[in-house]
Amino acid sequence: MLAYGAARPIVSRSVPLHDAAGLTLAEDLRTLRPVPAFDTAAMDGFAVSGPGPWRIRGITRAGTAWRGTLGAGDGVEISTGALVPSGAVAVLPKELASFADGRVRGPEQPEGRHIRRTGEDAAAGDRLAPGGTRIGPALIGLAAACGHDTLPVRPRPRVGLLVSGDELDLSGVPRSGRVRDALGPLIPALVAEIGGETVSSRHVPDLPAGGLAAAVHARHDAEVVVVTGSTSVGDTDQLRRLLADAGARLVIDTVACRPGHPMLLALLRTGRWVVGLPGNPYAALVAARTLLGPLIAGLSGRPLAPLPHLPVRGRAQMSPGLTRVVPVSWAGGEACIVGGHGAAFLRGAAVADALAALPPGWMDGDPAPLLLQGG
Ligand SMILES: Nc1nc2c(c(=O)[nH]1)N[C@H]1C(S)=C(S)[C@@H](COP(=O)(O)OP(=O)(O)OC[C@H]3O[C@@H](n4cnc5c(N)ncnc54)[C@H](O)[C@@H]3O)O[C@H]1N2
Ligand code: MOO
Repeated sequence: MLAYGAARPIVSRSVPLHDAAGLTLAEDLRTLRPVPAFDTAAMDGFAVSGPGPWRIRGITRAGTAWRGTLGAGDGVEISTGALVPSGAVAVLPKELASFADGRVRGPEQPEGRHIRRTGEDAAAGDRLAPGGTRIGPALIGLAAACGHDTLPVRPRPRVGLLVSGDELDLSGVPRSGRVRDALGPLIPALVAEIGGETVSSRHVPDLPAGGLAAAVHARHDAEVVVVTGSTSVGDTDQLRRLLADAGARLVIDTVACRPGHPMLLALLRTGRWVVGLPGNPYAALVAARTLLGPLIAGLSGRPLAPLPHLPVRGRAQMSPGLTRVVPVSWAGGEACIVGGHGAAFLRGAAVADALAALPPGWMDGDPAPLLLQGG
């Protein structure tokens, strides 16, 4: 919540519909015309006026208009989506009609049957979606149907990633005593999932000292710099020190949860955000979902998604006063804790549907809020 509330939405711009998927609507979407824009046939058949049988006066297809007016006993053959001619009171579906002697017969249809009336879904100017909505396929289709070619959007917040640690091997099986970098690949995938975009990624060794400070202060075409590792109190953990030296404002300085407690959020004097994620991979994932996620939502101008609460079953090691975050999978109306969630181990999270934030004092079967993965 703190990270969300601290962020100001980034400046909006207009993009073509085909570039808008996944972005956030910056203003309310309103329809430029009534929906539907004209009285429309909802069935293939005959638009008819008065009681039958009906004399067929012509044919009207979707996209073309039959310009005449129907009087009682008149009809036109009509296709789904075509403009219903004036004077027509209903559409008789083809399956119910029989045709002989230039006349159509069929059961009488109540007035308005199978006609979608002008503006029955929305009047011109109606708000169809509020600013802050995440733009999905349906919203893009709706915008097009209402006559829009572009949408006002907040672009994806940009992230510059700095992966710190001398011990990291960046590919393959790590050599003896070394650790394979898991976060260089993990964080961009997660950033994309939560609505951001990783525009650069760099490995920064701990030595020479000062390298991380230089990397944090380097020019980034990004609103957010994410640093992994270096958040703790070891000799090589430089992040807190360099932020203090830079006069950065610490908005979040550790969180009362396990794992992930050393996470931090700071605002540099330049206005750029720095997010510190612990080096342990599962701890980093927890911190990214709970802190980076809300920050990206705030920068995007999106409301925070409400968290579903479900009873959670299983065993977790609780510590007094601390929230424990565990991976869970669905089991009917409950969530079940998935094993393999030590701070450095991603096995549980890799197959889980959500992360559950077990509040202090949680016991097997108590409800907890869930952070969905993959959404
Ligand atoms: N004296 C204390 N020591 C530690 C504390 C503490 O409170 N007092 N907290 C522990 C906790 S909890 C965590 S989490 C870690 C956080 O450490 P850092 O953020 O400073 O990260 P590092 O020390 O660089 O690394 C920790 C651990 O993670 C491995 N790591 C780092 N980066 C990656 C990566 N990209 N991919 C895979 N693994 C990575 C690293 O090798 C270490 O094993 O501090 C504890 N210590
Ligand atoms: O809390 Mo640390 O973040 O356990 O791994």
